[in-house]
Amino acid sequence: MSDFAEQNADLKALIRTIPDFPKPGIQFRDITTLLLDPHGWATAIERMVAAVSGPVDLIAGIEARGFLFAAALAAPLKAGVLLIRKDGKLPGATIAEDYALEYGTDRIAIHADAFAPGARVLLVDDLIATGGTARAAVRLLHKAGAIVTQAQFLVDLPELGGADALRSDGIEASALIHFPGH
Ligand SMILES: O=P(O)(O)OC[C@H]1O[C@H](OP(=O)(O)OP(=O)(O)O)[C@H](O)[C@@H]1O
Ligand SMILES: Nc1ncnc2[nH]cnc12
Repeated sequence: MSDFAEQNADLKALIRTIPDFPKPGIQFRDITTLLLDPHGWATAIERMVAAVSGPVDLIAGIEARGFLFAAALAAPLKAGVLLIRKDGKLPGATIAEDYALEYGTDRIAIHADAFAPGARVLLVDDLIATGGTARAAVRLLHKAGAIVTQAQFLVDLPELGGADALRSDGIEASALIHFPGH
């Protein structure tokens, strides 16, 4: 475990693990217990804000839990909130991106007119596992002309390789908390 991760042992202790959800063999890292803790939630957001490098115009959060982080980070960073939604939810014209799930595929979308090319976008989500969702979000943001240099997560499951894959895509990926195994 890195020194950085050890610094966040207080937050890690607020995350509950539910075995065999949503299917046998998955250790579900449940952040709802951290969200319920006023000091823990405020501390998590403060530490994520402190880890942001450089100015950003928009914080992009991935539906659904990522929305909480995008909204909370945007206010202190004086940035806007960009909702990356599951396909079919946005009312205006959209740009979409497909990505692979364990079984089948899914699609995420943003409004085509959400930002002008060259906008500096920070990607956030509650958790990165395989990285399939976050990498698709980066592809989508790039397709729309965004500059994406950094992605932040509360939780990383490092053995699933998602954060390393994002780094290989040229994104500076970081998380406050690491859970070995998955
Ligand atoms: O790195 P990956 O393997 O792609 O997995 C990570 C994604 O999985 C979870 O979302 P989920 O799809 O469960 O949606 P939810 O937030 O709506 O529950 C999590 O919030 C990430 O978005
Ligand atoms: N193990 C896990 N716990 C919580 N959310 C997840 N999303 C993907 N894998 C997860």
